Amino acid sequence: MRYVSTRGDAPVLDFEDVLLSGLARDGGLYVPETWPTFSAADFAEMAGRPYTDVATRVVRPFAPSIPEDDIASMVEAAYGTFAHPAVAPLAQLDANEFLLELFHGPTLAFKDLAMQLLGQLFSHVLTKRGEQVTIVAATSGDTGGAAIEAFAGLDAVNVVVLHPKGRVSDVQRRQMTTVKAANVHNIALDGNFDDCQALVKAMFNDLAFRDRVKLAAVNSINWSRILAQVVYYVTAATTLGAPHRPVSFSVPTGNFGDIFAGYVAKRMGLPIDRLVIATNINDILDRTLKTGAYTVEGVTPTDAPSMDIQVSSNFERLLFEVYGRDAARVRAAMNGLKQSGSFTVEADGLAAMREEFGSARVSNDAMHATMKQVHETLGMLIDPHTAVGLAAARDVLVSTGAPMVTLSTAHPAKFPAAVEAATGLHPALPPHLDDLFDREERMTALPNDLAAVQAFVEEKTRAS
Ligand SMILES: Cc1ncc(COP(=O)(O)O)c(C=O)c1O
Ligand SMILES: N[C@@H](CCOP(=O)(O)O)C(=O)O
Repeated sequence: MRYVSTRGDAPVLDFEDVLLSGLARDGGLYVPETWPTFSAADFAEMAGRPYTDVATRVVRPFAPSIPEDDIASMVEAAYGTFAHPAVAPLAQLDANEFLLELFHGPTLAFKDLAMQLLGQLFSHVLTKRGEQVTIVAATSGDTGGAAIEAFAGLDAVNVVVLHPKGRVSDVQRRQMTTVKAANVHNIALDGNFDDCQALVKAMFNDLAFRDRVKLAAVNSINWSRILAQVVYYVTAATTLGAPHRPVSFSVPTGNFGDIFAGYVAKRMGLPIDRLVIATNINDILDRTLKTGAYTVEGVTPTDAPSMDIQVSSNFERLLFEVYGRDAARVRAAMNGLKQSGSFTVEADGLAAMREEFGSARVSNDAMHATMKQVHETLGMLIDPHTAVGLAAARDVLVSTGAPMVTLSTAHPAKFPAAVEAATGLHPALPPHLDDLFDREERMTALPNDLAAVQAFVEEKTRAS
């Protein structure tokens, strides 16, 4: 299995190099040269199997250089610490309405499902090669905590996380800034998530810097993040009757990584009916699907802060697919984005997207009303991001009769203020985070300035 860049002008790599390289050297994103597929019989075999077995089967064709036994051990180590034995259990809300609970990992968000495995994969490959890397990650709240949890204390890795100052919840910030490991460094950036992500990409595009600090990524620009997220689409769909009946998913969306993993699962043969892009009022993806115009507007802070994103990285991977893998068309779109903050998805691409995806924009009021309704009718607390997904699922009525699974991407206790405002209840943190608010914080405030951030990263890299 080899990997190619969406912009067509970077070296073709194998899995292990893709794992360590993050953004392609031409600024594009890596995708597999072809999509491996599973047959209906394969999916039938996976139904009801432990999460770890399914993960091993899904990862294997994408990483042929890693022996199956090693993948299996890494998968066991990655998911062994999850608080629920099913790892990603389903909760039924109504006859055809389900939540896929992706918050049973150590940092209480879906990012743990991928990041715990990435921690294992990085360790495996870096140990084999005797190499070290510097991970620089941008976060709107959850990726950073999950990355720090997965990589803290690893000798071969330095981790620098940029979060937008004042724009993540107190729980999210403390999950990052109270970790004492010497290889963990937090930057509170004077800007929004898009600024943090733009700085990370600029560091990758500065090839001399990138090589000097041995830059690596664990945001969803890294292909292996997407790969690990494919697994729960398979476990959920096969639990609900796939391959014998199709299933739909509604996905609270920001950087388009999670929902792109659903698209990959479908390309691998999983019978997915509709994929619903659920956005909050930072609705660039909903607008794009409706109008074809991908136009970046300002980011507005909401009570679902992890989705306060406008420049949605993985949309580039989808463009590559719907344009028939024509890298020149992707390059033209991305140049438009860089020069004018906008591009238009051409008619054939838009039609192909609409074949697979529905979308909805969920207001702050609708998000709160959904948290309240779920609590009142089912006695359940859901987090604001999950509420966006659920409201969108209900908005994009799918008449095919396929079960609709909303991805429940975070634990309500990560966003206590919003949950309490909607339901009157203060969600408690689980015991391992009981003393989170007593721990000492450590972070460095920096301006939105590439040179300042690069200097910080170099200093931390030299010191390690
Ligand atoms: C809780 C939560 N829900 C949804 C999302 C959106 O996921 P994606 O960026 O993969 O679209 C994020 C962040 O990415 C998140 O942290
Ligand atoms: N919502 C994310 C933003 C980064 O997304 P990623 O999937 O590209 O890592 C976060 O919580 O940090």
